[in-house]
Amino acid sequence: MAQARDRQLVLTMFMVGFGFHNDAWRSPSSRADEIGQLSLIRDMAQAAERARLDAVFFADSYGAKGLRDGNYRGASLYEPIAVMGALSGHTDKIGMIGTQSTSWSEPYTVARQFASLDALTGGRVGWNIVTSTRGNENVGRDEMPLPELRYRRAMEFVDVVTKLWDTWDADAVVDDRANALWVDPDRIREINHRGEFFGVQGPLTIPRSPQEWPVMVQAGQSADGIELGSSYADIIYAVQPEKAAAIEFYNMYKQRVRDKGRDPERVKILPGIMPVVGATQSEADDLAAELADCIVESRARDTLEKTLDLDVSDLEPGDRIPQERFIAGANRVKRWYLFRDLAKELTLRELMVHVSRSLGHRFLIGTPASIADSMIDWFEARACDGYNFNPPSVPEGMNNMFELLVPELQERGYFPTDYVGDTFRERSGLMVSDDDVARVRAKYVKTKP
Ligand SMILES: Cc1cc2nc3c(=O)[nH]c(=O)nc-3n(C[C@H](O)[C@H](O)[C@H](O)COP(=O)(O)O)c2cc1C
Repeated sequence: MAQARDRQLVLTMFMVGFGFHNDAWRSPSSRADEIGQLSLIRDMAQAAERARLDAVFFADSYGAKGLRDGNYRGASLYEPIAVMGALSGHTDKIGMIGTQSTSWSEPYTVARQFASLDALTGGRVGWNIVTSTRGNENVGRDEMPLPELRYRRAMEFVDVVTKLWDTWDADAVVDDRANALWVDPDRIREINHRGEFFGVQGPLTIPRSPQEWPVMVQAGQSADGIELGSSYADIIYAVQPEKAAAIEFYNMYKQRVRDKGRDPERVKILPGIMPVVGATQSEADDLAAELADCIVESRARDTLEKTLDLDVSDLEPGDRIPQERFIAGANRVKRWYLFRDLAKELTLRELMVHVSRSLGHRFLIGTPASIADSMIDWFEARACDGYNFNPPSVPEGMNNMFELLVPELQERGYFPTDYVGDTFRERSGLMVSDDDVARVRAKYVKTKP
């Protein structure tokens, strides 16, 4: 085994019980009958913990529109706060990142939920901050607020939450039984926040977190999203299928973090990746082919048409999409151009598989050695600080990642073989500095307005 390197990968996993590959749940070996139950998610979290992953990640959406169309992958069958509470007693060391929306909740509620979970888990919790792109119909709103408004609210929301997490000093609980004083009232502060969206006095009802405050995660790629993430987040999730673009994004992001007076080494950029791993290349190819066969063609066509904004109803699976159907424009995202170029080489079926497989995230089909080579190549080139694994299928594709690929990364010294440190922040190099605390405290209004 190689000596552990100074800079190591941070690895998390998207907890999608259906498998991330579209329709992978149809595979005979899936545990689709247990989705929504504790047994499946517990086994996934424990497998991730045995592999020494930094954290498991629970996405969330505020609606069930995709479910009725058969788009299950993004369905939110596990509410993140509830599931993290349930898993706190079934895991010991692994971090748990849960999504909560700043558009559909209140900062005092979110601050309490994560502070309480952090206390229950001994400092293992993270918050994925999202502004939500849907869900208005379930909170009595006729329209979705525009992104600019959502992010303005999110900035103030996170500002309030971080101030609330700082309202108790670490030594506020004195447990002085002789003098009948459990908590020293002078070591708990109000924040007296009054802003555009929120009025919150504080303090919080819960003592300071064992890791100062929960880890913060953000995945926004727009200018407003990057402003929020670079101001507050410890982990940045991203969709980056190409190395050169990933390096550019990485450098830009770290500079933005530096500009905010924060330490860029303590902000980890983790693009999504789907490793389809086999002990040999042909085993990996077989697994990829088996998962591709799970795809329901009518839905894959639909997904492709929506993603590329064109009509393929007249084409056979073996046809190529004529290039003239791709009409470029200012509203086209990077992924659209990527698929347009791939369409020159791939048949309609191959392209449908490509889009369905990983939603634009990078995927690799190979042996532990070949996939580790590629992951390390990006890491060494500073295209990323680690990865968010999208498990191709559950349990098979997930177990191959943990039993074949992670040991290969450990063998080469790029990933720890055991947990070191007491909290998620310590284990993943995300410690809060004195400067970070001072920055939050500078925002307090000392007296009631
Ligand atoms: C890995 C990853 C996970 C995400 N998880 C969620 C989620 O759970 N809920 C959600 O509403 N949005 C989620 N998003 C969407 C982002 O929060 C964000 O809205 C999106 O990347 C677009 O960026 P923008 O909001 O800056 O335009 C996720 C994005 C990525 C890349």
